[in-house]
Amino acid sequence: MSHSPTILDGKKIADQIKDEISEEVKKLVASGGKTPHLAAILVGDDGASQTYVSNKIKACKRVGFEYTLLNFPETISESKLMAEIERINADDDIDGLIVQLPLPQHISSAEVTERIRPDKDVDGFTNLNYGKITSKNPGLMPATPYGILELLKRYDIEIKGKHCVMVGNSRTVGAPMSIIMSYHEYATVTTCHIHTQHLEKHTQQADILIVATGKPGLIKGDMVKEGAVVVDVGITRIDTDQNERGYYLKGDVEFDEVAAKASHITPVPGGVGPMTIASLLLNTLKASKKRALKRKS
Ligand SMILES: NC(=O)C1=CN([C@@H]2O[C@H](COP(=O)(O)OP(=O)(O)OC[C@H]3O[C@@H](n4cnc5c(N)ncnc54)[C@H](OP(=O)(O)O)[C@@H]3O)[C@@H](O)[C@H]2O)C=CC1
Ligand SMILES: Nc1nc(=O)c2c([nH]1)NC[C@@H]1CN(c3ccc(C(=O)N[C@@H](CCC(=O)O)C(=O)O)cc3)C=[N+]21
Repeated sequence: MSHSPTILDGKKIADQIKDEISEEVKKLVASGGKTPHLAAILVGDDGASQTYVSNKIKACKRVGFEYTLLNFPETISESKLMAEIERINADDDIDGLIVQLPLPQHISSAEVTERIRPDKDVDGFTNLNYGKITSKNPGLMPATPYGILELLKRYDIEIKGKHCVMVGNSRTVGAPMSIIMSYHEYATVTTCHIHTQHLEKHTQQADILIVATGKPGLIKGDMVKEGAVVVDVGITRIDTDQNERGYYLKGDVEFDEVAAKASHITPVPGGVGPMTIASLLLNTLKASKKRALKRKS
């Protein structure tokens, strides 16, 4: 039986969150507070990375944050990049720093990420913030998982006691998402990854199915239970000569087939992507307020 699911409109919810942040920034500044300031480092000229970073900068403008974009050539050395991070770490005006991933082969993403001051780590990628996920007083939460959770909450989707199946186990998305869903939200969680056998046996059990693999169209209609809530994190550019841009975007979920069974589903684009950016702004606001308090004390 085919029916229309509720579309989890990440673009719309992200716009609401941005409006809320704008209001707060206005009040903050009117009361003599400091304007939050985000810095972004982009290495190289990968088209998708440029788009994501420019979306982040646009979002900063929209909410009234200050921003600094540093774009370095592909050939920058690791030590030079580290020195730039140290410089931003020490810059008292800057509240948040993101280093867009992936980085070129000759640079260690793990070491670069770890060099960011944890109180400016608005991606939530450092070991300290990662560890604090399972703390009663979390630090800066990883942006994509935090954005997904906020999206589910704003659509009043019940998580407690539900079976959540996470497909993907990356450090930035899948692994922290699994932890948050079980530790904070009391879902019963199954994490699937490249070594999972009979993936469909697991996905078919999901009340909430979250997919972050970067494998376009991996999840087909017959892998999903009737009435499931489906969140598609994947975003891959597929070449085409059918449009001006020369590519279209495809998620990890075969949308039409899965939408015919799901109760709720995120689109690509317009789903998780904008929520990641909204979380980044929320983290930057939080970091900025915390730094302001520290300065006073
Ligand atoms: N919308 C947004 O805001 C964001 C979107 N993304 C997108 O989400 C996707 C995933 O990103 P990310 O987590 O960084 O990617 P990674 O490549 O780091 O991780 C992918 C994960 O999926 C697993 N995997 C790969 N293929 C399969 C398969 N066939 N079956 C089961 N598991 C599989 C991998 O296993 P193994 O570890 O063994 O390789 C790994 O755990 C990408 O398309 C990315 O562009 C990412 C971040 C934010
Ligand atoms: N340090 C770091 N932090 C990240 O948060 C980070 C990263 N590195 N590397 C790559 C992934 C990917 N990611 C996205 C952000 C926005 C959209 C986004 O805005 N998507 C739009 C469409 C974008 C388009 O048109 O291509 C949408 O889904 O509607 C997508 C993906 C953040 N990531």
